[in-house]
Amino acid sequence: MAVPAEILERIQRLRREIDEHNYRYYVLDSPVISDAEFDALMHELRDLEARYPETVTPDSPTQRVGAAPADRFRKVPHAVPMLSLDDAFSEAEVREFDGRVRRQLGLDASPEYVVEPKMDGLAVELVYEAGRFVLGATRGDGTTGEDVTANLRTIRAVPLRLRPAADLPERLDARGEVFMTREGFAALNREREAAGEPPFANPRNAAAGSLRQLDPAVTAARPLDIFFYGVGEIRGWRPQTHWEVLEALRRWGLKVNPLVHRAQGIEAAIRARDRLAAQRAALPYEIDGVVIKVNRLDYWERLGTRARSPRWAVAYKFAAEQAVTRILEIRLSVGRTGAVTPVALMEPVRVGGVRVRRATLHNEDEIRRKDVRVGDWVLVQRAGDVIPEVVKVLAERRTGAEVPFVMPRTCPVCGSRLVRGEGEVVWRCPNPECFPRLVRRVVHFASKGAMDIDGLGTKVAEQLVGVGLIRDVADIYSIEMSDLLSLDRFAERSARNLLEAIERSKATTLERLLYALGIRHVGEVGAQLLAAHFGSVEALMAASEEALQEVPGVGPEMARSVAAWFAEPANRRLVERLLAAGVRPAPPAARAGAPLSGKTVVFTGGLSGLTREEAKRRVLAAGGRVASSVGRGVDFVVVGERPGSKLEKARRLGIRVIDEAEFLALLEGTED
Ligand SMILES: NC(=O)c1ccc[n+]([C@@H]2O[C@H](COP(=O)([O-])OP(=O)(O)OC[C@H]3O[C@@H](n4cnc5c(N)ncnc54)[C@H](O)[C@@H]3O)[C@@H](O)[C@H]2O)c1
Ligand SMILES: [Zn+2]
Repeated sequence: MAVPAEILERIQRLRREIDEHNYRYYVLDSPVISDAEFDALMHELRDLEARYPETVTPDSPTQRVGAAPADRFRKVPHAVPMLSLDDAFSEAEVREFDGRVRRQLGLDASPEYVVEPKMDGLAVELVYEAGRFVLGATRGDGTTGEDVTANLRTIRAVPLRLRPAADLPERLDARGEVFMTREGFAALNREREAAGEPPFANPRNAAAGSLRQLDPAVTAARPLDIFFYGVGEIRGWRPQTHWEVLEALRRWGLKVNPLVHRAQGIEAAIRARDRLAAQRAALPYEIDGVVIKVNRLDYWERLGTRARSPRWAVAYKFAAEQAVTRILEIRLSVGRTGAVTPVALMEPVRVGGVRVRRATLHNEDEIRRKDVRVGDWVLVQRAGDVIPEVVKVLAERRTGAEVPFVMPRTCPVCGSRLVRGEGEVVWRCPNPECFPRLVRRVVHFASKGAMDIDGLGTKVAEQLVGVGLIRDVADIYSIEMSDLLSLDRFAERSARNLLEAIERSKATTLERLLYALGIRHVGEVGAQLLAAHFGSVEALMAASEEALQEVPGVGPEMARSVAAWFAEPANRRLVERLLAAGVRPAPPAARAGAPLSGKTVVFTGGLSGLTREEAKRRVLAAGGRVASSVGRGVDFVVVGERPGSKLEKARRLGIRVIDEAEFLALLEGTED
């Protein structure tokens, strides 16, 4: 299959760009894009190469490590190549890694692993001959590094002589990561800013920039540290396991991270990673994940390496707090104070460990300043529990089809003209009832007698409306886990409970749905009368005001209100969206067999065990109807304390009269 020209062009362009960024990152220590943006480019290239394998060349960045050494340093070949690591971002991917290892080795059980913090710094190799430090180099492009011996000597944690030991190898290529503590990084940047120098973007770049200096005196003044995590070539010693290597390094005086762990099988390794993740924020240095390595070295040999990475290890990375995705739509939300906030709806993307599809754009000025357009590729960020935000637009990925955003002048909820105070950045809906009315509508919709969505009370409704997740009640059915997790009220569990309650509410009854819509003059009883008479939303939608008036028990006011409500196109659309979302209102007849199926009940007098509202609800739930007056067609009159004239009338008409206990028994279905 021939590769389309535009694909080939895109691949070549991606390679050029990635090479340039690698150069800036590894050689100049001064990246111009974030890691998330860089990873997105690599991802795209990897996907294209996977689809068109014939385009893969050995010099593609997907096949290589780092970047060639800078000319200002003497070049040092590595006896054993220094590779990169494969990434995994989920437990599933880590288990796949384990699966591949087991398959290749023909193992029945998951092998022993070593789990190590993945230091975010730069990789170096230090050559010790007869215990003396003789040569140190950066990773470079994996086969050739840069000579930074003099600079490494200035790091206090680097021993110039190993501790004497009987098993000291003749030659040891010790590998480790040079890093800077958070504190050291902050102090260095303070100094630089005071001196008018540009600050480093992060501790990783600061460490790399500090080590890769021509003048070792500069390096000496920088707070660098090192942890060792492995070896290249060794002469005169044959370890059996990686763990043995780590212990030996430590014994010989090379710093090994004390948080390294052995784990029996991949599940134990995943648990060790979770424990480290919990400690992460409290560590004095930055880690960007863990490295999981097969422990037995004979397995390493059998597993071997790929061009860029070994098959015996995987970097299980922590979720990145930034990601790249595309804006599909810009929507407005109305908050409690009437403030109108633009929100970006995006192609879903994982950020900070959760799926994100909405990000705040703050206000009109921010959109203009960042020049955010619909269709743009953007960098989004989600740090901790804060609402995701759009950091910037990737203008170089524009095609010309992007649509600039025009701030609407009317409220998306109530249609009022928006206002903006002198010197203010925020547009507001001036209608003081706008937000509270929508919240009340949502709460009513979710209430017990209506759709009965447990957990959707006033507080939650205010929050969902406030962030623009709900602009009408049909929006309730498109809420996703990720939407809830980005709000501060929700933990995984409460989010799951609410989503389950929303899902359950779809299987409802016609009368509940009608009542939930909040049509004026349509209470529970009215809804029940309409449901019984029409049997479906469609029939009700098609009914004329006259037809409505003919329904027994429906007065002219209710008829008018219902007809007017369904005449409104926005309301019809709302109902259609609810049905399309999967709301299934069962007609009353579908519940034949329920204890009060087809029966009409009238209440008179006060009940002792439950309120009148509850009693009505239970009748509806049992398939019955509640009427407000005694007449033909009424099956039972429930008599409580101090009954009114209804009792007399019932007796006169020969309608069955029951007390509260009998009523309850009837509901239970234990009496007919
Ligand atoms: N922003 C940019 O322009 C830009 C450019 C290039 C690369 N990058 C970033 O650099 C990263 C890729 O770099 P990489 O190829 O070095 O891969 P990597 O950092 O993902 O993994 C390999 C490296 O992990 C390090 N490491 C730390 N602890 C270790 C341990 N205990 N055992 C073994 N190794 C350990 C070693 O230095 C090793 O070389 C990505 O996060 C990418 O976003 C960014
Ligand atoms: Zn409004």
